[in-house]
Amino acid sequence: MKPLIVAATIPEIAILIATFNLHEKEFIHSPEFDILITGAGMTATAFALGRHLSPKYNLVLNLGIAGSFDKSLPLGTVVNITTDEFAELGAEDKDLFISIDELGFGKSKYTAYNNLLNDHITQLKKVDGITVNRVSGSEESIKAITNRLNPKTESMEGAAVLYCCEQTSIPCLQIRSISNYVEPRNKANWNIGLAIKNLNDWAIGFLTNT
Ligand SMILES: O=C(O)c1cccc(C(=O)CC[C@H]2O[C@@H](n3cnc4c(=O)[nH]cnc43)[C@H](O)[C@@H]2O)c1
Repeated sequence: MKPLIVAATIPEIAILIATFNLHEKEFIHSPEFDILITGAGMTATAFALGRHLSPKYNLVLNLGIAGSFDKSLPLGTVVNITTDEFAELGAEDKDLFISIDELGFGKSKYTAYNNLLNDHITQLKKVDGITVNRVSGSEESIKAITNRLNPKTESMEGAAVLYCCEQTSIPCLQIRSISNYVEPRNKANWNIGLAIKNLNDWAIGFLTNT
């Protein structure tokens, strides 16, 4: 039994891959853990996990960067996203949004179930996230999603990972580092380098228990 580390893109975990002297590719075997690079977005993530998830894994560790709705969270903060929601799954009724739950044919919100209590995890702030196909980037859409779901973070994969883990009853942990605030798009304000550095430092500490 070993963990499966899941990330959308190689750059997000390149420091970790180099630290363990592994070679960058889509699926990496190592004695202590395996690594799956899914590609960005829910569809790519669900497809890749559908191919690779199996009972040989005792934990899925989803690593990545994320946007934060909360501007009091400094860029580079590493957070534990314990619940995640498919924010766009449902129907529009003029100005109203009807969730898949309210429509009666699905579930939009998932929890990252695990029984891990080690210091690396407990030191992290626990937050509720949403998962989207389109990065929120207008005052109007940000206000609407904040009023409806009041999320702390936004990514493009999280809820898909939690969904796959619930379907297969495999414990799950979603750890992301804040690269940007969710605001009208301005990539100059993002700090992807800091977020990736802090994310990888956390992950290396967790995997080596140092
Ligand atoms: O431009 C780069 O150097 C670079 C390096 C590594 C990764 C990226 C990405 O753009 C990763 C995309 C990934 O990031 C997540 N993300 C980050 N911020 C947000 C957001 O505000 N809303 C939604 N998703 C966000 C997302 O999970 C993407 O898969 C670039």
